[in-house]
Amino acid sequence: MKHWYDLITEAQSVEKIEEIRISLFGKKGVLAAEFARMKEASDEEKSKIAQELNIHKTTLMNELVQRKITLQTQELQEHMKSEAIDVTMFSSSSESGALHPVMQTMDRIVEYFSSMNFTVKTGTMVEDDFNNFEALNLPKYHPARDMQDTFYFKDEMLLRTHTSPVQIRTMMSSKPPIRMIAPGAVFRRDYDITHTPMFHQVEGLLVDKEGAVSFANLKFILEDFLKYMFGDVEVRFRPSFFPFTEPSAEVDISCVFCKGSGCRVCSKTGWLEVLGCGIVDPNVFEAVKYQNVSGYAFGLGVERFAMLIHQIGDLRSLFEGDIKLLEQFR
Ligand SMILES: Cc1ccc(OCc2nc(C(=O)N[C@H]3CCS(=O)(=O)C3)cs2)cc1
Repeated sequence: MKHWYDLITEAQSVEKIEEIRISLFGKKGVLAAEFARMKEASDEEKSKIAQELNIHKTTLMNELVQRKITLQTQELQEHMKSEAIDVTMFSSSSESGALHPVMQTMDRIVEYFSSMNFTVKTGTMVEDDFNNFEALNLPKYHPARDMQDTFYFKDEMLLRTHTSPVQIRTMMSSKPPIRMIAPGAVFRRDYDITHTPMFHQVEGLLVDKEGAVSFANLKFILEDFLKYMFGDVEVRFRPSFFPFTEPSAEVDISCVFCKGSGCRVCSKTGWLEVLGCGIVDPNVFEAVKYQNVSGYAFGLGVERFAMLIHQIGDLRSLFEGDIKLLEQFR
């Protein structure tokens, strides 16, 4: 029997222990054979042998169990060690996220006007006819209201076509003076290389006492803003028309690509139109029941700024989620 104890002590795996267990305790095992052999012995021999065999049986079983537990513990420790992860290991591959270039541009625009003490206001994307059109001196049947430009729901609710309703709602709910910008998503039924059904705008509005706000104030802040956004560019104001401002102007910067000598991007003019502005039309103040006030307003498309700053040719590429393109703006 001695060599069986050695076999158990020397066993190096749980499988080996299992083999020994079957050899010892199986139906055709060593102990079964010994008990069978005992039958041929004399009576007084039998009880002695039986006693011995039972002691061996119990001891061998205990040895097997102990050795199996030791081996299982070792195997588990080795397994844990092989799977251990060194959490302190430096990983250079962790990719960090980044803001979309349009949002980076919007943040930069908001930063400028916040630094000039303009309050940032936001509003709902679903708007009504009054706040989106009527109050902005856009009477019924004005072309801008047409279905080809505006997404309508039923009962004259619509997706706002600009962020102007935020300024209207602000004037309806607070007294002058007002210094605010309204950044946000706007929606127009339009889709080509420079227009998408949804895009982002930042509009600004400054309202103060009658005579306190002049076109000169507007020129200063827009020139300062555009130099902040595009660096050392020339700024040009061209007379224009918008129903909600009078006088109105469209504002150009010297082409950021050809520095004004003329190229494909600026259609050889040397100038790029970037925003519109003007002195708020009295009809707008009438709609919100403001009296004895004056003010200026401006509006810009954020995607247009992002395309000029990041030199992106096709606006649609900004909305395709192409990681190869977006990765460049990390
Ligand atoms: C109460 C109120 C009064 C006046 C306002 O005037 C906002 C203005 N927007 C523009 C303008 O040119 N906007 C365009 C720029 C590019 S765009 O995103 O296509 C729209 C000129 S003045 C707004 C609110």
